[in-house]
Amino acid sequence: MNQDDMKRAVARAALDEIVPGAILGVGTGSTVNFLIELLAERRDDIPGAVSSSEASTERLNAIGIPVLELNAVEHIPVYIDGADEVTPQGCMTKGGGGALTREKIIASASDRFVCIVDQSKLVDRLGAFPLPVEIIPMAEALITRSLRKRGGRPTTRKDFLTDNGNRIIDTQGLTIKDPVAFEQTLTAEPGVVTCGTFALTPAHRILVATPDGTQTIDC
Ligand SMILES: O=C(CO)[C@H](O)[C@H](O)COP(=O)(O)O
Repeated sequence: MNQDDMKRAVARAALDEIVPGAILGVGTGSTVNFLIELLAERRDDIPGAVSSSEASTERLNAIGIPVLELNAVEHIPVYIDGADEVTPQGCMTKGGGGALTREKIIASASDRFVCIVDQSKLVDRLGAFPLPVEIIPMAEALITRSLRKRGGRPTTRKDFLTDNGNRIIDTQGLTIKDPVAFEQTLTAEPGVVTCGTFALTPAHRILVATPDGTQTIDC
C-alpha cells in the first residue's frame, strides 16, 4: 500500500463521520482531495459545505456540493481535515498547503475536528515539520527575527500568497515542548495572522491509515 492508497483509505473511513443533513466543514490538501472525490457518493446527505480554501471550494463545486460562507452558517457539527503532524493528544502542525488561517477559523467554529492522516504524520512531539506562520507582509522581517530568537531557521515561502493575500514563513528546527503556550505566545505577536500549531483547536478524533487498516484515536 503506497501513501496515496493510505490517504484514499483514510478518506473513505472519514465518510462515517459525516452527520447527514448537516453542513460539513471541509479542509485542504491532498488527503482531503481524496475525501472530496468520495463526497460525491454522499451528496444527498450533505446540504452544503464550508470550505477552508479556494482550491477545496473549486473541487466541491465541481461535484455539486454547495459551498456556503461561514458567516451564513450557524452550526457545523464536524470539520474534516488533514495535518502535517499530529500527536496522539490531537495537537497538530498544519499549513503545509498554506490554508492554515481559514482552517483554524473553521476548526474553531465546528463542534468536532476529525483529523485524517496516513501513519507517517503521527508523531510524539511537534516540530519535525517546518512550522508555517501566516503573516501580514510588512511584519516579515520582524517575525523572522522573532522566530530566530525562538531557535528556529525561518524562510519565507517563495512565490506564494495565501487566499487572504498574506505571506507564509516556514520555520525549521523549533522545539515545541508546550504546544498550547507556544501557540498562545506566537499568535499574540503583532503581524502574525496565525501559526500552524493547532493546540487550542485540537483534533477530537484522529483517523490514521496504516497498511493494516485505519485506526481511530479519540483525543
Ligand atoms: O494544513 C493543510 C493545508 O494547509 C493540510 O491539511 C496539510 O498540509 C496536510 O496536507 P496533505 O493531506 O496534502 O498531506
